[in-house]
Amino acid sequence: MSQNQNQNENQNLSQDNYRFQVNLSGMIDILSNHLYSSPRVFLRELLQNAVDAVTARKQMDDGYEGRISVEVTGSGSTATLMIEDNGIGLTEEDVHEFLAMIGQSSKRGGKGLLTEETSFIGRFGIGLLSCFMVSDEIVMLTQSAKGGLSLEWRGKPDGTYSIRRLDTRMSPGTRVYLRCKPGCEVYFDPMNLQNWLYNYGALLPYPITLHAEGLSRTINVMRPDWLINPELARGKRDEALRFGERLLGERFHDFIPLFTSSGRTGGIAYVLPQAVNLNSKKAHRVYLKNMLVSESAENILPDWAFFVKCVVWTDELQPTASREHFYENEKLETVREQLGESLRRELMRMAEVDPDRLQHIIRLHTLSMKALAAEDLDFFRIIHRWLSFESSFGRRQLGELLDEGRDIYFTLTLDEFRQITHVASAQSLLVVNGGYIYDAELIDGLAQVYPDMNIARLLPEDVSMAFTDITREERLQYYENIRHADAALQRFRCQVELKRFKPVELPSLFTLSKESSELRSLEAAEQVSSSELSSILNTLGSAYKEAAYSTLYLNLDNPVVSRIFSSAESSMLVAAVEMLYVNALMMGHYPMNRQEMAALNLGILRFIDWGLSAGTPQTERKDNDDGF
Ligand SMILES: Nc1ncnc2c1ncn2[C@@H]1O[C@H](COP(=O)(O)OP(=O)(O)OP(=O)(O)O)[C@@H](O)[C@H]1O
Repeated sequence: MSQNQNQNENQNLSQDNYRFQVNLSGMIDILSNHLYSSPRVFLRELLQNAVDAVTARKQMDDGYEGRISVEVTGSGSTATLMIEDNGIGLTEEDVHEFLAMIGQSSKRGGKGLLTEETSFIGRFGIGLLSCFMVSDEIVMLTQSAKGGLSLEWRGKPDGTYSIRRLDTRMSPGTRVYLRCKPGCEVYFDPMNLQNWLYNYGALLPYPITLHAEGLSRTINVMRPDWLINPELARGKRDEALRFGERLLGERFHDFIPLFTSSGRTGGIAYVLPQAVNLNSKKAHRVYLKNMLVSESAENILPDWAFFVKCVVWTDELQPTASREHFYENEKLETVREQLGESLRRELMRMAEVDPDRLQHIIRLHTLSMKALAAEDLDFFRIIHRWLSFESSFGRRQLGELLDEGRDIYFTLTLDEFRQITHVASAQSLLVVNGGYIYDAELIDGLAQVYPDMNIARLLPEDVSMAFTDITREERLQYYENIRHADAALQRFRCQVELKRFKPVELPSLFTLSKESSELRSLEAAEQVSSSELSSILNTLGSAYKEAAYSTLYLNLDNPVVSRIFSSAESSMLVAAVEMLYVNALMMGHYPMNRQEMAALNLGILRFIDWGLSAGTPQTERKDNDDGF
C-alpha cells in the first residue's frame, strides 16, 4: 500500500459528513423583506402555479379546457382564501420532490436555471413560500392527472409538513387554502383581490373567476387578438385605448404598436397625454407568458422613449427571482432595440402620412423626441423643422428659424445665452441657446444636415464687439464720470465701458469672461465653506484674479444712462452705476456675493431716501441731507 493511500484512508476515517440545514423562517424573512416588493405577490405566485399546472396538463391532453377560480370565505381576521385549478396536480412522489423541497421545481426539466426556456412561468422553486407572508399555514389538496390517491399537504413556516391520503378521490387539479394571518386582512379583501387578479392575470388565456360575498365575478375576458398581433390594433383604436386605460389607469389618445422580429415580444405603446420629466419613473407593464411580471419595468425600452407607457408581452425574456424585473442580458438588449425601432419607424411613418399627429407628439414630448433625434441623424433630418429652440427671437420652431435665411449662431451654455440674447436680438443676430439638454448635439446635427449653412458658436465677447463706440468728444465730455464709475466697480472686479447699443431700453449689459465666471463660483463656495477649505479656495481664486475682470457696458443711447452721465453729481453717479451693476447680475441670474448684496441694500435705501427728499419741502429736507 502506498503512503498516499494510507493518508486518504486515515482522512476518511476521521471525516464526519453533515447536511446543510435551512432555517425556513429566516428564508421567509429574506423573501418578504428583500425579494418581493409587497406581500400581495403571494397571489401572483399562486395564480402562476395554477397556470403552469393547466399548461402541464394541456401538454398531456390537448382537448382539455383549463380553468382557475379563487374563493374568499369569512371576512377580516377569519378570512380564508382558496385558489383552485383543474391542472396537472401532484402525486405523493411529486409532493416530496417538488413541493416540499425548496429551490426544486418541476418546471425546469432538470437543466440550467438561467439558460433553459420552458413553457412554464415558474422555475426557481421558491414561489409558494411567499404565501407564508400572509398565512401561517399552507394547505393543499391535490389529485394528480396521472392517477394515484388524492392528498392533503399541510406546510408550516417552521419547515415541517404533513401528508394525509384522502378517502374520497378528487377530480384532477389542486386547491390551495390560506387562512388570514393577523394584520394581513387587506390581502384577503375581495375588492383588492379582484383588482390584483386583474392586474396579474388580465392577459391569461384561461378564464379566472372570483367568488366572494355571494357573488361570482369573471376577472379576465378573452385576450384581444390585436394584442398578440399589435398591427391589428390600428383597426381597433377605441378598444385598444380603453384597454390601455383599464390596465394602466390613465386615459390615452394615441398609441403605437410594438413588434420584434422574433414575434416573441410585442405590445402597445400608449402616448402619454401630458409632458413628462426626463427623470420621471418609467412604468411599463410587462407580461411574461401572459402573467404580469413588472409594473415598473425601466429597461425594456430605450432611454429616449419616455413619451410612452407600454403594455409589453414576451415569452423570451428571463425574469429575476423576485419576478419583478428581467435579467439584463443580450436578449433583453435585442428586445429593447427592436421595440425602440418599431417606435421610431412609426414616428417616421407619421411624418409622411400623418404629420399633424407627429407634430402633436413633438409639441407635447419635445424632450423625448430631442433625445431620439440627438442619437439618430435620420430621425433628426425628418423632424428637425418641428423641434423648438430658445433663440434670440424667442422660443421658435427650427423650421421658422431656418426660413429666415440667416446665419445661425449658438451658445453652449445658458449663461452665455443670457448674456448675449438682448444685444443679439437688437442687432438682428439669430442666436440659438444650446445650453439645454440635447440642444448642443442637435445644433451639431443641423450642421450635418445643412453642410453649406453658416452655423457658428458665439461668445459674449463676440457680441460686444458689435457695439458702437462713443465719439472722441463724448469720451472727453464724460471722462471724469467714466473714471468715477469705473473706480466704483473696481471692488467688484468689474470695469465700465460706455458705448451705444440697441435696444435703447437696455441700460446696461454685463459680460463675464470665463475666468471671472470661475472666480465667482469659487467665491460663492468659499463663502459657505469651512476655514481650511476656504483658504484653499482662496489660493485657487487668486490664480484667476488677474484675468478675472467682468465688464459692464453702459448704453449712452439709453435716456437714464445718458442723464446719469450728463448731469448726476458723483455720489449719485456711483450709486446709480452700482445699482445698474447689481441689476445686471440679477438679470443674468448670477448669484451675488455679500459685498454685492450690501451694495444692493444700501443703494435701495439711498434711492428711497433721495426719492422722499425730492418730494419734501426744502425746510424739512435740510435735516436729512447727511443721512448717508
Ligand atoms: N397548483 C399546483 N399544481 C401542481 N403543482 C404545483 C402547484 N403549485 C405548486 N406546485 C408544485 O410545487 C413546486 C414548487 O412551487 P413553487 O411555486 O414554490 O415554485 P415554482 O413555481 O416551481 O418556481 P418559482 O419559484 O419560480 O415560482 C412546483 O414546481 C410544482 O411542482
